[in-house]
Amino acid sequence: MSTARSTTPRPLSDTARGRHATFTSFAQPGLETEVDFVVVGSGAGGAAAAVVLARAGYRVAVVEAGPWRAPEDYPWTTYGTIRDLFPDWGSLVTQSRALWPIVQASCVGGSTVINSAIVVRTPGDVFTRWEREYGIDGRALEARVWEHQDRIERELSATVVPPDARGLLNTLAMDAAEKLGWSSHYMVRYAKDCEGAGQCLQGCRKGRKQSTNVNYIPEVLERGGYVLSTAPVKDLLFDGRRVIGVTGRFQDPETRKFGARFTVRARKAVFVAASATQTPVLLAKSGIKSRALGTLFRAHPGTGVFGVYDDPVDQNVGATQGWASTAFRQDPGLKLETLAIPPEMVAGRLPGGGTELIRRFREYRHVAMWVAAVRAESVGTVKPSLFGGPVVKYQLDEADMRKLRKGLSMVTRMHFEAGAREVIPGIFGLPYKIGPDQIHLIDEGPTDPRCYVAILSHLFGGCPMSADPRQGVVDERGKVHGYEGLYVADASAIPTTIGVNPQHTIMALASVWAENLVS
Ligand SMILES: Cc1cc2nc3c(=O)[nH]c(=O)nc-3n(C[C@H](O)[C@H](O)[C@H](O)COP(=O)(O)OP(=O)(O)OC[C@H]3O[C@@H](n4cnc5c(N)ncnc54)[C@H](O)[C@@H]3O)c2cc1C
Repeated sequence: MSTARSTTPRPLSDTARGRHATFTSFAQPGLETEVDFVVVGSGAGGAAAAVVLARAGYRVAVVEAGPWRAPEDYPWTTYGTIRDLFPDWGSLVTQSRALWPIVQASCVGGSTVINSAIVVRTPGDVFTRWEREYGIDGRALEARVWEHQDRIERELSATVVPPDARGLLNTLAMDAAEKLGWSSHYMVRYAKDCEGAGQCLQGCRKGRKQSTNVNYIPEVLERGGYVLSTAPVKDLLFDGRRVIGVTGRFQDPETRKFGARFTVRARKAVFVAASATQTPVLLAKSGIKSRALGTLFRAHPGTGVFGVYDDPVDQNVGATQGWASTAFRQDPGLKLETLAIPPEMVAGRLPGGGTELIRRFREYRHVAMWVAAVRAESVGTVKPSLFGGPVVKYQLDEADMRKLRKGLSMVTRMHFEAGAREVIPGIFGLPYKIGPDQIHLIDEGPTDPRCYVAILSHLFGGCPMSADPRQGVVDERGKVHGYEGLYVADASAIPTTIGVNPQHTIMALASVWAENLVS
């Protein structure tokens, strides 16, 4: 049975391979080492910071909680992905009236391994807002973020989904948007020669998606750095108010039991990039004092509807996500996208059981899912639970729920424009299927979050950036207020939602903050 083993992917030189330490057995000896910089987490933020530091000639250790899997070793199934590449079987949900799943990965490459690799530049108004509300020098940051985004686009092969990989899921959406006169586009993604295998969310077994485990993290090793995988950091190490390293114990990726201790000391600084849910918790558990810690947690919650077409759509043939519209980012505050979910997840979204479910599932080849993600203004908190994991309290307010409802009504309209016979709205209280003359049922639908099966995958805040230490955990250099040698370089530092997919922004911000320490 394939389980969560930790391997070192090929191709890597033998010396680089020797600098990857991972759980091997409960009898393995402890590990102690010293480097210039420690980076906690190897996802979008951590990998981007680590490679900038390594290219400047520093010795960097990337310490990652999850296992390192090569693309050809990714699990085939959604179940396997959740078991092997997600933290705690993907069990983190919002603590609110609605228990919405918070989707993240825990493996070398972080959530970039299971995401759709969509690339969107940080819109200029985001920096203006950070300047106005958080005292950041927005103009200076904007120029540097865009400069790094140029570089990252080149290095990670940011390209428009090629025509052969679009599939009907995406071309139907483009046709519908054109008919409605809505501005939209085929997506740009970090993918080299995408074949449209429809497997982004399980990890691209073809190795086409440019997640950070196949580029920046191997580069850090080749440049003389270290990677510790299956190595969850438990505590930061201090010398007074200076952070001087990290410690924890290797974890068996199968049993999740802990083994030998590791301690990695940092001569210069520690960057924490463990994600918007984990970084605030690690800082809090390590004793960092900040009244803003765990505050301003935000997200772009999203969900979708299925259009049912007479002819097969085969939504898993073609890019998982290949079409989008950002025309409604400001008003009402939405992003519309296509999203092919695997058959097992489609089955989970269809109400009913037994023969009724089988009957409904027979239409699988004929359904296409289009989604709306809300640029939400609602705010929540992330705090450590008694057992050490994150507790996320977050719920969309009435205004944001109306935006979500509006988005679902808009993608429903698109489906009918594209020729769908019916739409499955998936909203509690509405009929299983609606026709073109029933879109008003969605417009008038409930605003109770419990009536919607939404998820959170774009996360922000928890260690927000602000010039004011009472409002933010980090300053505009990513440095934790009141401490030396401690930086945050992930989504947790972003104080607002941005209304577009966040990976490009996170990578560029992390790069800017790493670059500050090398120049
Ligand atoms: C299904 C899905 C699809 C998405 N699609 C897109 C998309 O197409 N485009 C886009 O821009 N964004 C997308 N996103 C969002 C994007 O992937 C995230 O915003 C981004 O990866 C977050 O970067 P990060 O560095 O904050 O965290 P992550 O990338 O999640 O990395 C955090 C890493 O830190 C590790 N870690 C946590 N705790 C510890 C610890 N104590 N010690 C050591 N390591 C630790 C984790 O295991 C993880 O590997 C998607 C997300 C999901 C879940």
